[in-house]
Amino acid sequence: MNSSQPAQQSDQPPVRPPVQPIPVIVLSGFLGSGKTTLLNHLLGNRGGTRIGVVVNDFGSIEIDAMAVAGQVGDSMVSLGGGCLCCAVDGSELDAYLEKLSAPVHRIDVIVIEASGLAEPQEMIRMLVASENPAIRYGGLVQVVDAAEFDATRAKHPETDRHLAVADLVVLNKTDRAEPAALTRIACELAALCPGTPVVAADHGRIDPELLFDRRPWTETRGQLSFEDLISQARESGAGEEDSGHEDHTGHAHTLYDSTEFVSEQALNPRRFIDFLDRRPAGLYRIKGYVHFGVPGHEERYEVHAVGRFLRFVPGPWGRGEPRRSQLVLIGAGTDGPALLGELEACREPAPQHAPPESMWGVLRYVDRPARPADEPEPEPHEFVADPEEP
Ligand SMILES: Nc1nc2c(ncn2[C@@H]2O[C@H](COP(=O)(O)OP(=O)(O)OP(=O)(O)O)[C@@H](O)[C@H]2O)c(=O)[nH]1
Repeated sequence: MNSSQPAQQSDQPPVRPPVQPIPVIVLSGFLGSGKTTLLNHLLGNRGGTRIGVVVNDFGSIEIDAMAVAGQVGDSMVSLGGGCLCCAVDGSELDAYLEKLSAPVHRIDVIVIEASGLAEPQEMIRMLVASENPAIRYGGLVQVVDAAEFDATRAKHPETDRHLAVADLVVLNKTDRAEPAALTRIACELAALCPGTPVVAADHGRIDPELLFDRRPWTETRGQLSFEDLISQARESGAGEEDSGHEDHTGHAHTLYDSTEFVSEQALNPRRFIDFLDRRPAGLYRIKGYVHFGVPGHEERYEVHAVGRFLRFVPGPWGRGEPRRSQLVLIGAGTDGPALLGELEACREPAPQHAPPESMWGVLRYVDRPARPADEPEPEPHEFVADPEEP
């Protein structure tokens, strides 16, 4: 990508939203724990979200079910509705991430299914150190086989190390374990990865919203608007079905509560970080925008949390966009009014007097600034319609 290219000459330059790096989520877990099953579930329930997938082989991905649209090239497959899938070994990962993150594909999120024997720390290190400005590390999801938990830990002590760096743990195969065993495992997980949310599932059926924002099927391009986030949260919170394209049988939507918070006033960065640091383990996902209004930091801060993983992405406000904070909080068993009360307490009536160092806590979680909307595009065809789009 070359951001120093001159802008294309045009009388009426199109208004473009800021381009944000694509989150890359690592899906890890011991052999047979259910990673591919979970990935298939995500692919089948992604709404209009465009998912880039990196797997070790295509064997177990339900490519047929996804209606393959055609080969994109090399070992990449374009799946109907906007998924891309590629099969790689470790050494090729960088190259494939570069391909998947090419603007022409308009991918919203990339999921890497790590091999059952992979060290997720290595992958995280590689992603964090990546010089590809189009991607950012988006968190580690560790899949645990409830039926094999003890045996796996006994044979593979490294499992504990993997759990310690997880942002979200999926306790899978709950259908194969007794309730008492599940309770004991949940306690052991709480000790192994304190504060990390643990989501119970069978056949990997978790709410995809825990990992990424699901676009409505009708939306095929552009950035996800906050209205979309709100409407998606409403859909999942109310357990309503989407447009009929998806089979929601057995989905976990109804298990999750969603809480919306809007503030016309700025939020105090220290109090907000304190709120995030203390967020309950059942609060799996937070997304939205925050206005801090601290001198020198008046940008819009997109906030993105998956489990314990937290990222802020600063970017410009849209023209005429009101300076306000808007958040959607999704969790299980969370106390909505209490969360709202805590967020109310983060309001800051005089942000202009806040010292710049009050932003340090936030800046710890900033990867890199988003490219401003008025900077030249890296590629001329970024928003060209996809001929494969239905
Ligand atoms: N009973 C039960 N079986 C499951 C569940 N999840 C996955 N399985 C089965 O477990 C087996 C392994 O699942 P995969 O999704 O292939 O596991 P994986 O982690 O991708 O496996 P590797 O790629 O070998 O590491 C398959 O036969 C799945 O159908 C579950 O929740 N309950």
